[in-house]
Amino acid sequence: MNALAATNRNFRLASRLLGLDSKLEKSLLIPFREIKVECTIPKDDGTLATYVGFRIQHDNARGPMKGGIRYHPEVEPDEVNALAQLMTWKTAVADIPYGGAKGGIGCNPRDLSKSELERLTRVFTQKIHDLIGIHTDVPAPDMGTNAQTMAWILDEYSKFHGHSPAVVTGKPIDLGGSLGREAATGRGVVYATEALLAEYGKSIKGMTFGIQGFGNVGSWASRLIHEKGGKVIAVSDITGALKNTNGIDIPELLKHKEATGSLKSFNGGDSMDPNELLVHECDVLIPCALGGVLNRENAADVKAKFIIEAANHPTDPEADEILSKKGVIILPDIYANAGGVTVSYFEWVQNIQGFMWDEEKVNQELKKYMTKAFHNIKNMCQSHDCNLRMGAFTLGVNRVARATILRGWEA
Ligand SMILES: NC(=O)C1=CN([C@@H]2O[C@H](COP(=O)(O)OP(=O)(O)OC[C@H]3O[C@@H](n4cnc5c(N)ncnc54)[C@H](OP(=O)(O)O)[C@@H]3O)[C@@H](O)[C@H]2O)C=CC1
Ligand SMILES: O=C(O)CCC(=O)C(=O)O
Repeated sequence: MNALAATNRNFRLASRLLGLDSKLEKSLLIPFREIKVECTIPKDDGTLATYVGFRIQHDNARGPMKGGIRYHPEVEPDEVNALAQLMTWKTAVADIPYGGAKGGIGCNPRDLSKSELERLTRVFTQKIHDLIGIHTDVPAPDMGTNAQTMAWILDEYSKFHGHSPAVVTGKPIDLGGSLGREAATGRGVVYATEALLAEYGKSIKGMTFGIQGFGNVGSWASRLIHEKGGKVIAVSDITGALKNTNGIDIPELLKHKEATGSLKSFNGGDSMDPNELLVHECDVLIPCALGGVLNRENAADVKAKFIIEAANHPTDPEADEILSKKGVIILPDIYANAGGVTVSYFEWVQNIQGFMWDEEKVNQELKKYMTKAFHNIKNMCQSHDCNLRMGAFTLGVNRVARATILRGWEA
C-alpha cells in the first residue's frame, strides 16, 4: 500500500472511532494547498539540470503549517502528501500550536556538490517564498537536508521579506537556531522509548537495540541509548549494516562515520546484509530511515518485542496487522519522532521572543512534552480500546477536528 493510502486508512479508522461527521472527515483529508515547482539550476560543469520540488500544506486549523523539507530520489507527490498529513496529526499529538506541511525535491543530494545544493535550495525558495512565512508555513530539515539548507532558505527568503529567522527552524545556532534542535528528534525518541518501556517495568539499560539509519535521527538515538546503558547491537546506513552482539562502541562508530562518511570498514563489528537488520534478534527495533520498510515481506520475521517508529511511516498497514498479531508493541511515528518538531516550536518561540534558552531548558521542556503526550495517548487507548497507533491518531485527529469546528467550518 502506498504511503498516502496507508496514512488515509489510519486517519479514517481514527475518524470512525471518534464518530466524526463524514463531511468533516472529507475536509480534514484534503490538503489545504499543494505546490509543485520546476527548479532548473546550472550544474558545476555548466550544463542545466531540472528538478521537481513540492510543498504540500495539509492543514492550518491549529496554527501555522509546519514540517520538514526532504531531498531524496524517491520524493513524489503521494509520499509528500502523506508526510504533510502526518505532520498535522503529529503537531496535535505533541500539543504545539501548528498545523502540518511537508516538502521535498526529487534529487539525490549525494550526487550534488555543495554549490549545486545551494543553487537548488535558492531556486526552490524563490518559487515558494510567497507561500511560506512565520505565521503561514515554517519549513525545517528532514532526510537529506540539514541546518545549512535552512540557512540558505532563510537567506533567500529574507531577500524578499526582510530578515526573518523564524521562517525556518533547525537553523545553525549562529543564525538563531535553538540549542538542542539537532539532537531533538533522537532525544525525543529516547524519552518516548523510556516512557513506553516503563509501562512494562523495563528501562533502556541492558536492553538490546537494532537501529536502521545513522543520519541525524539514528546517530543521535544511538548515542543517547549508548549513554543510558542500552546495547546497540546492529546499525545500518545506505552503504551497509554492522552487528556486534556485545554492543557496538557508538562513540567510536560516530568518529568513523564522521571521518569516512559511512559505516563500512568499521572494525568494531561484523558486516551484515542491510535487509537483515530489520529481522535481527534484538529487544527494540528503531527504524530511522525510509518509510514502508516494515511490510508483508518481512513483518512475520521481526524478532524485536518493541518497535519505536523514529522514521515517518516505516510500518505499512499489512505489517502493522502481522506485528500486532505477534504481540509486538509499536510506538507510532506521530508520537515517537515528535521531539524534532517540538524543539522546532521552541526555536520559533525563541526567535519571536528574541530570547535564547539554554540547552538544559530545551531538553527539560522536551521531556515534559513527550511525557505528557505519552500519557494522553494512553488515555485515548483506554477510552477507545485501541492500540498505541490509534491512540495517537485519535488524540491528534480529535484536537484538529475540535479546532476546525470551533473556527466555524460549516459557515
Ligand atoms: N530530522 C528530523 O528532525 C526528523 C526526521 N524524521 C524522520 O526520520 C527519518 C530519518 O531522517 P534524518 O535522520 O533526518 O535523515 P538523514 O538524511 O540525516 O539520515 C537518513 C539516514 O538513513 C540512511 N538511509 C537512507 N536510505 C537507507 C536505506 N535504504 N537503508 C538504510 N539506511 C538508509 C542514510 O544513510 P547514509 O548516512 O549512508 O546517507 C542516513 O544514515 C526520516 O524518516 C525522517 O522523515 C522525523 C522527525 C524529525
Ligand atoms: O521540525 C520540524 O518542523 C519538522 C520535522 C519533520 O519534518 C517531522 O517531524 O517529520
